[in-house]
Amino acid sequence: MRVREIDPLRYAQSRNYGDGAVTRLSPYISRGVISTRHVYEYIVSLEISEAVSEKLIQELAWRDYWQQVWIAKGDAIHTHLKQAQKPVSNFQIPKAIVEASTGIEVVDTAIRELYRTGYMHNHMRMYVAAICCNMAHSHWLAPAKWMYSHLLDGDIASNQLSWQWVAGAFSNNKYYANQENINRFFHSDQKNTFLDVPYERFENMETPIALRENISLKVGLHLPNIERSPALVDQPTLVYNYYNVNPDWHKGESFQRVLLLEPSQFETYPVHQKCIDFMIGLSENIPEIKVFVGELDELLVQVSSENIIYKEHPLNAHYQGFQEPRDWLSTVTGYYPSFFSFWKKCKKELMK
Ligand SMILES: Cc1cc2nc3c(=O)[nH]c(=O)nc-3n(C[C@H](O)[C@H](O)[C@H](O)COP(=O)(O)OP(=O)(O)OC[C@H]3O[C@@H](n4cnc5c(N)ncnc54)[C@H](O)[C@@H]3O)c2cc1C
Repeated sequence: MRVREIDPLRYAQSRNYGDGAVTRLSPYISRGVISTRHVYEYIVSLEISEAVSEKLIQELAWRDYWQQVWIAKGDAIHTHLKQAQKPVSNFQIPKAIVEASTGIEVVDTAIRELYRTGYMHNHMRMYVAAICCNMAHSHWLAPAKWMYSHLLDGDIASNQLSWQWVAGAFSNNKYYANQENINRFFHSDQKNTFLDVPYERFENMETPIALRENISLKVGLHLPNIERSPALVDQPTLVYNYYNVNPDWHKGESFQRVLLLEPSQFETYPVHQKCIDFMIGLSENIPEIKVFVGELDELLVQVSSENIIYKEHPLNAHYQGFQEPRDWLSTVTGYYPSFFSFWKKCKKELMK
């Protein structure tokens, strides 16, 4: 399993590089297969020095941080949390981003790779977000939805809050990267692009010609039509969903197991077929799981709420039944206005 392949030392030295030793665990964490706590416990079991393990543990804390912000702020995360993004010229997405034709070679390659594999490196996500929001002046929400729809690790909190962070809507400054930075971290040597400028030029720069055309997001989603409405029994039932396909949840215990895919959720947060296929593939590790495509109300026609058991998650706020907690990295909860105030508290508990 991937967890045993992680190398905290190489991670700390190279995570910002396109070919760095990143873990690629996020698709499994986002789909609830493993928790940040599980990864943390593995790192602790390596008995390496804290100086070596801290970077990776800190990154795991970022995920918990965004989740805690989501829990605390609820739907407010879909608007700016600190200040409005400025300037905004459109609520679409640059055509050149969607078509992978920005002219920044490694960015275009990474977008094509995102379409093919459903993964994009963190630093590249920041470059793409900076191009959309801070150069093309697209409001962050539409391009965030575009990226989410392609990521196997799509996670509303990590996604939308990171986009806000880059756009200066959940941070004090916008994030910019120039060609020199991209060349350094992605081993390219491009020159004379619209990003080949000193940093002081960015603030008042006109939108480059390559980014002036914008388009609306289109996602053609097909939920599985197998077992759309399987016959269910009114008995204790574990309800799985897009954010929880954990094969170890009550493993070996006798429960009816249902993967609930609510069309309304995917209309609000559309994803591409490869993301559905990935999640369905993961769910196949859960013996006798039944896929139920429908709303919770339709499930409740067959299984009474007293028999429903589910895991806590902001997208499950409308669920009825018995809610079980998620595994967290630490016991630190609640809203912290900055990651580092949150991390300071986590660190006391995690790095003793
Ligand atoms: C614009 C933008 C959009 C993003 N959208 C998503 C998203 O939809 N889903 C998602 O899971 N992550 C998102 N991230 C965060 C981050 O890019 C990914 O978690 C990371 O790239 C996943 O790859 P990895 O597992 O190889 O990460 P590693 O670098 O190996 O990190 C290990 C784990 O730490 C956590 N982590 C690392 N960096 C971050 C971060 N910046 N924020 C939150 N958690 C982090 C993840 O759980 C990750 O699996 C986004 C970041 C940006 C800048």
